[in-house]
Amino acid sequence: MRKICVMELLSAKNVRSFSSIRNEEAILLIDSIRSSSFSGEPVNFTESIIWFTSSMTCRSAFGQVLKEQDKFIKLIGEVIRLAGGFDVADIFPSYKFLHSLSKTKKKLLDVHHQVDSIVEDIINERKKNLATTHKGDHTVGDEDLIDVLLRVKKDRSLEFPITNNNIKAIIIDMFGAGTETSSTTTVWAMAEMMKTPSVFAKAQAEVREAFRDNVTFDVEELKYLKLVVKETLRLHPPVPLLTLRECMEETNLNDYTIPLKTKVMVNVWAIGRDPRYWDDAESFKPERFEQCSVDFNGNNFEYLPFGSGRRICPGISFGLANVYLPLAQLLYHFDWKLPTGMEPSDLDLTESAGVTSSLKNDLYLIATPYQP
Ligand code: HEM
Repeated sequence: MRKICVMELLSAKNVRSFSSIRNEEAILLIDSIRSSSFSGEPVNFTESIIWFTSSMTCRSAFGQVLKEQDKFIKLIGEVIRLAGGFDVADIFPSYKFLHSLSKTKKKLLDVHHQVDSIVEDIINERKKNLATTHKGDHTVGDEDLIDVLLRVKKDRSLEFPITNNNIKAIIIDMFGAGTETSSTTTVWAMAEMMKTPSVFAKAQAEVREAFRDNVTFDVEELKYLKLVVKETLRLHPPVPLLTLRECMEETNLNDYTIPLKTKVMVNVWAIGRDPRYWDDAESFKPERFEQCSVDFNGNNFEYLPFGSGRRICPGISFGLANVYLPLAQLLYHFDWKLPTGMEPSDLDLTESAGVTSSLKNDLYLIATPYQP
């Protein structure tokens, strides 16, 4: 399954092929912020970004604006919220009975059921369309997630044939894994820039200079903005604890014996702030990456926002594209201020608890449209 996701869905080619959807969604984002900005009241930046990322993922998955898109996005958000908190029974597996007592689990099952039936309808509708219009032979790379999965499902040479249930699980997993991580990163980047106005000014100047004469955005040119995102991921990795690993052999570490099959959690949040590897570790300084080859490919163990090894995130390109573009567009099209009376030092950067670590309180900012 992982191979299918990496090769078929999240390849650089597919990520590029989603760029027109990304641009359309960015225009909708700007229009919506522009109309809210006329009142002069702060806009809910967090909500706008969550909407952008969810719509982007939704359209990449289903290739169209879903009839029930609003309902679907809300339900998926609910699944993530309900599944996101630490479950005592996950950490102490012998307390499995806690699961059955949990009201959250019942609610989760109910929401899951609703999501399931929406996705089931989409799959059936798509199958019907493919059968009647003979669109079965799409060009690879021009397909959305459902097309790809239905094509792969037909492949009889697969070691493990995929079922409709697998397709539904992949779609729901992709949403869970891809949506909140990207929106969380975008919101943290903006919050950190508002807290450090010199960084904000430098990033905005770069964007405005790069696109002075252009109508289209090529975010590849934005070297400083990329450093801002890199630094954001150091201080605020959206997945602070990597997927559980299991010890494949007994190991000795700092005089502790780690037995075979021990479950190990890697805390990338703590590693990213460890003063043994980072100077002035708690400060937001994108420049630290200027002359430094540390990257998110999973080989630099002091910096692992996308994990490492065989479970490394397969959505790095897709995720980063969904962070760079809205940030660049929003820095270009608006001037941003904190709500009246608030100083950068008043900005509360408390993190939420849960599987992903987002800014606890929604970020509210005043946007003023920019006239070049
Ligand atoms: C800024 C954005 C993102 C960040 C920071 C991020 C981070 C991560 C991390 C830390 C892991 C665990 C890796 C490990 O344990 O070694 C992970 C796994 C995963 N991510 Fe992402 N992710 C992002 C975006 C995305 C996107 C956009 C998608 C897909 C649309 C995605 C799909 C996945 C999947 C499917 C896994 C599970 C891989 C496996 O278990 O083999 N991610 N991600």
